[in-house]
Order: sequence, then structure tokens, then C-alpha cells
Amino acid sequence: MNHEEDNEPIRRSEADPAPTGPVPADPGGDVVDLDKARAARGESPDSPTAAPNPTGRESGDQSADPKPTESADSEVDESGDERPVMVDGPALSGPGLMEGVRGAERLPILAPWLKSLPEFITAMGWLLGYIWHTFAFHAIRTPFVYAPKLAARAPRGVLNALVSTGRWAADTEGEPLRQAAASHERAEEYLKLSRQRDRRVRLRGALTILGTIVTLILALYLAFGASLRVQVVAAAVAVVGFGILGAPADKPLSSRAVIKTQVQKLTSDIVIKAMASIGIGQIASAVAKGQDGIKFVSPVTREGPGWRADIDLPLGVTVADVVDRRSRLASGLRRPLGCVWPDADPNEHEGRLILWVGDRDLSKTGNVVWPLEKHGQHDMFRPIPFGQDPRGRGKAVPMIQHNVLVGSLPGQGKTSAIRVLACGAALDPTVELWIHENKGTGDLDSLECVSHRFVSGIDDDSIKYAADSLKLLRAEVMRRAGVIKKLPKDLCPDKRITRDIANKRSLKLWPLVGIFDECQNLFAHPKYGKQAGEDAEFVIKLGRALGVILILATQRPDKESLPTGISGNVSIRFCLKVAGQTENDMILGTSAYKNGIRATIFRPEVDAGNGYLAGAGPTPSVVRVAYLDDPAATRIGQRARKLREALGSLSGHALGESPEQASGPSYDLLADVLAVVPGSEERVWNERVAARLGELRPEVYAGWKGENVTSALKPHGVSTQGVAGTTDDGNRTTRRGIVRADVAKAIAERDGNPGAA
Ligand SMILES: Nc1ncnc2c1ncn2[C@@H]1O[C@H](COP(=O)(O)OP(=O)(O)OP(=O)(O)O)[C@@H](O)[C@H]1O
Repeated sequence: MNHEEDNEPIRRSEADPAPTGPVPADPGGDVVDLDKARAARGESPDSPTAAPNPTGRESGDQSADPKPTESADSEVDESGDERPVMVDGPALSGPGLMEGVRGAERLPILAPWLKSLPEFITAMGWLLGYIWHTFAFHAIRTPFVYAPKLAARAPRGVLNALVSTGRWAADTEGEPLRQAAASHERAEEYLKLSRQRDRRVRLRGALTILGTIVTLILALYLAFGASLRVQVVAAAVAVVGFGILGAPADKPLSSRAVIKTQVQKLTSDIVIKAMASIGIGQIASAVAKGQDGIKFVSPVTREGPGWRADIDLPLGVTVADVVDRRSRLASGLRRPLGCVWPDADPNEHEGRLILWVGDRDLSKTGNVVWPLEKHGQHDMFRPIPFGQDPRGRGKAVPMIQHNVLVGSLPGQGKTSAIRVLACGAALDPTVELWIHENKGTGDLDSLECVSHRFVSGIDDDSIKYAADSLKLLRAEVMRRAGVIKKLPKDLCPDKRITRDIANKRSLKLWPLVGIFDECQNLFAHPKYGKQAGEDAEFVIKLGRALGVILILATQRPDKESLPTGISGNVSIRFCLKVAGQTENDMILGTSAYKNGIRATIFRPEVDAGNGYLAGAGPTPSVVRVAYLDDPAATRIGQRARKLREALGSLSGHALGESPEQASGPSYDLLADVLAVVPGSEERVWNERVAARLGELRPEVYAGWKGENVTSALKPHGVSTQGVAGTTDDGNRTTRRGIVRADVAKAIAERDGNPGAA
């Protein structure tokens, strides 16, 4: 958003006074008595003597509309300036104390990392890692660096020890005082100090002689009387001791195992200056007048590996305005761009900004570790751990009831993101996995061993295989709809699958996850693309509640390679670096770019793995995806296979069975509809179509009602309308129905033969 545009209305009203400025007195016009007008405004609108009636309406009108025309919007003061009329009723008060207190935000009693086991484990893991690193760093240097250094410094240490002892015995520390007393001819003081020195020298001399004798005896004993072990220990102690005494002051023995990055503390002053520099007029002008422009809601605090400031922006300024100017903000804060993350507070108003400034650039924080990488299994009815936001908080993606779309420029981390979700699904042994990787590089081969259907390739056969999968998924969705419909209410009250239902293997309603990586190669395919797009749209729209989940990834988010029926209907979106607004909105949804959700901010390659995740939480947020390389994914695949073997849920490709073929036209809804509606029947009610379809193919359409026909035909562009007809009882009435010609037209268009209809 352009700041110039923000201030446009303000500038325009200042620069162009004509329409709103003072109106020259018109001798012929009505003269408004300002005092009267003000007095009238002060009165209650209920008062019978309310406002003057400039329109000349009857008083009956006035009560309904006490201040019509100009006085409703503005008043004119002596200077002729227009002012808005204040409409606050004097009798109205704000929310009471209890409402105010109830609405107040409670800050957490314990830090979030103390309450969440994974975050606690991460923090403790980091601490133990830190201690271990420091220990290992010094341990390895002890024999090879520190010991030789100490030995080399020991002779000098002996010398230093002798010199220090001599100086102590001779009381040299008092010498400067005695010199000063002598040179200033303070005889009495000098004599006192000299006497004190003589006493000290006598005592210290005796002690030194005694110490020397003891040391000599000890040395002779160690040299000739002690065991070898005692000699070695004594020599080591002597070398360490004299080595330390012999160390030059500017050369410490050891270097630091960890060098802390010194980051400047984030203060409110720095934030105010930075916010004033990003080009938002309201803030800049307030700061120029000596005010802050922004309001801190709470003190700037540490949160995770960075600083957090909660800010109220000026009226009318939104978080999106600040997100737009993120790079300017980073410049104002003098921090790398990857450290600066302005974010909205989902629990507050549009002007509440959470400014989080990390100690390190997000892209330099290393790979995020996936919590399930080494052990554990997953329950698909819970969100799959996905990555971390810049504040170090874990982010997960719910899968049941959702579909996922991932998009980015090539090489930004799509496949890695898909791999994390696929591994999560694989680690739930009840999940049936259908994996299609239409790039042909084998990026998802690690999970072939658990996949019910699997293909990796970009050739026509591989594309056909993926297209067949979508056809089969469509049929599966229809089968599931029928099964769910027949389930007793107590088992399935919401007509959607639950963990309990998924566990009843006889129902075959377990979660089914279809992954289509590089799906642009499928949807843009000249032969299979169109039908595949329609099938995918159908599955996305109807499969959600039935446990059929699609995960699609594309590096070409445009209309040809990603049908709008798909991009418009997925619920979870993950967008890594894209080139522009169109691609951004194709992945993240219409208006995302306008609302400040811009995956264009990520840098090519540097920010691989960083993206905007939308739909998984109350607001879209930046997430750095956990990274699983191929060996890690292969190990997970093997673990997942063992889980399936134990449950007996391995099937299809994973067992070496030959793939099911899509039954093509026999499950073609449009053809089936045309088959049950004779040519003589121009229009027909959907409920009748549903009943006939159920008879035609009960294994697919059993239990269908009129509304199933409506929603199933919609993706094909066949809309329903009011159709007049006669009920079985002979009554004339109008109900939802279709026009047969529309179905024929849809078939002709689909088959690339539009004239045939
Ligand atoms: N989450 C991540 N964390 C760290 N680095 C990552 C992450 N994801 C991807 N990368 C880096 O980016 C590289 C490319 O990732 P990936 O193959 O997933 O990209 P892609 O978008 O699928 O590419 P393409 O479109 O060519 O298939 C990886 O080899 C890795 O170095």
C-alpha cells in the first residue's frame, strides 16, 4: 500500500477548499442564527422544541428525523469551517467495570515454554546441547592445546612467583608511600612507615625462610621419596599452577566455546524512531510534533529468541500498512530484514501490531527439527507438526476436514513442505496414502513403501496414473457419502468421519490422503488435465467431511495449471517465495496481497523453507518448515511401514499389488444423469434424478437426495433451477431441477466437442 495514497484525502481537503471551505455570505440566502442552532443541538432529540427545521418540514417529520440535510453531517462555526456534529448521547456510558474486566487479556502465569512439553523439551535440549558443546570444546583442547601452553608458561610462572615472593618479603608495596612522605619532608610519617616496614620485613623474612625450607624439603621428598603417581600429580599441579602464574595478561589460556552474538536491545525509543521512518503520515507527523505517534500497550519484552513490542497504531492505520513497509522498518531498526516480523494480534483490533524483532535472521536459524523425526507416531485427527514461526513457536497443520495447497517458485521448498505433511500422514498407520510426484525426480520415493498408490514421473503414463487416481478418488468420495449416510446417528451425529469411525476398518472410512506434487504437470496436460481438474475440484468440495484429503503442490500457480475451482476451495494454503501478486493470490487466496499477506517478501534461495501459512490458525503467519532430508524421510518411511505391518493396514502398491484402473465412463456422473433422463424429458427434478441414479448404480449413488445431485453437478457447470412438475399425488408444484440440455452441453464441452450438444 502506498503511503502517498494513505494521506490523499487529507491533502486533498487542505489543498482544495472550494467544496468544503467557508461559503461567502449570500445576501439572498437564509441566515443561520448560530447561537440558536448551537442551543438547539444541545437539547435532547426528544424535546418538542428540538432543532430548527431548515427544510421547513412539519414538526411530525422532525421527531423522526430531527436534523435532516446539512445539520446531520456538519455545522458551521464563526470562521466558516465545517465541523462534524458530535453524536455522543450524554446519557450513554461505556461498558461497566465487570464488562471491562471480563474483556481484559490475562497474561500467562507461566512462560509458554514451561507449559508446552514439546517447547520445554526443545528448551532443555538446547541447554544440554550448550553445556555439552562447551565441555567437548575444552575437553578436546586440554591435552593438545592447554597442556603444552601451560608447560611452556611454567618457567616464567616460577620466575614470577619468586619475584612476587621477594617483593612481598621486602614490603615493596609500601615503598611509594614512604617515598612520598620523604619527598614532602613529613618526617614523622616517614619514621612511622619505616618502623612498620622493619617490623613487616622481619616477620615476612622469617616466614619466607621457613617457607623456603618447607618447599625444599617437599621438593626433595617428591624427587626422591614419593611414589611415581604422587610425583606425576605434583608435577601436574606445579605445571598448571606455574603455567597460570606465567600467563601473559593479554593472552588467556582458553578461547570461548560459544561466542554470543551481541544484539542491540530493542527499546521503545528505537521502535518509535523506526516507525516514524517508514512513511506513515500519522506517525511521522506526530513524532515531528514531539509526540510518539504510536502507543505501547505493554513494555517491550523478550519473547523466544527476540524482542516483542505490542503497539497500538494511530487511528486508521492497519497492521497491513506496516507489513507493507517491512523493509523500511528493518532499515529503521537497523536489523536484517529476516529479523523483523510485524504481525497482527488475532484477538485485537486491526490497529494492534505485534512487532517481533529476532536476534538472528530467520533464514540463518538453521533447519527446524521435526518433532516426529526420530520417534513417535501420529494421529491424523490431530494437526501435523509443520514448522516454527519466527518467534520460535511450533506451528501445526490440521488435516481432517481440510485440503492443502502449496505453491512457490522452483527450489523454494515445496517438496520439503509436502514431505513433512506426507511423513506425518505416513506415521498414522490408519491413513491410506496415494502419492503422485509428477516431477520425476523421486523426491517422495522414501514413502513408496507405505503408499497404496504411488507414481513418480513426468511422462504421459505417470500423468495418466495421477489422473486415474483423481477419478478413483471421486468415486471413493461418492462411495463414502453413501456409507456415512447409512451410519446410525449415535455413531456419526455430524455426518463426518471421526477417529472412532476411522478405526472401524470394515467401514473403509479411514483417512485417505492424496498427494499431487508438481500438479501443474497434471492439470495443464492437454489430454488428462481438464478431467483431472474437475475431479480434483469435486474431491476438494465433497471429500472434506468424508476423510478424503488432497495435498497439492505447484510451481506454476496460474489459471491453466491450477484451475480456479481448486485454488478457490482449498482451506489450507502454504505459499513460499512467489514472484508477484497474481501468484501470491492464487495460492493464498483473493485479496491476500492487498491485505499484506505477501509471499513476495521472501528472498530467493536464502528463504527456502520460509512461507506464509494460511488457514491453519486464526491469522496467516510466517512459518519456517521443518526440514527432512531424504535419508531422514526414508527412515520415517521404514518406521511407518512397521506401524502398518503391525496394524495390517499395508495395501496396494506397498504390497506390490497392481494398480486399480479408473473405471472411466462407468462412473461418469454426467453420462449417468443423461442415461436416466430420457430425451423426451426436457427438465426434471433433482430428487427424481437422485432416485433413478440410485437404481442405476446403487453401489455409487445409493441414498442420494436432490441436494447431492445439485452439489455433484455444480463443478461441471450444470446449475439447478426451479422446475415445474407434478408430484406422485398429482399436485402441480415447482422444485429444484436441471435442464437435460445443460448436461448434454457439459459433456460436449468436457469432451472437447462443444458443437455436439
Ligand atoms: N524447510 C527448509 N529448511 C531449510 N532448507 C530448506 C527447506 N526447504 C527447502 N530447503 C532448501 O531448498 C532446497 C530446495 O527445496 P525443494 O526441493 O523442496 O524445493 P522445491 O520448491 O520443491 O523445488 P522444485 O520446484 O524444483 O521441485 C532444498 O534442497 C534445501 O536446501
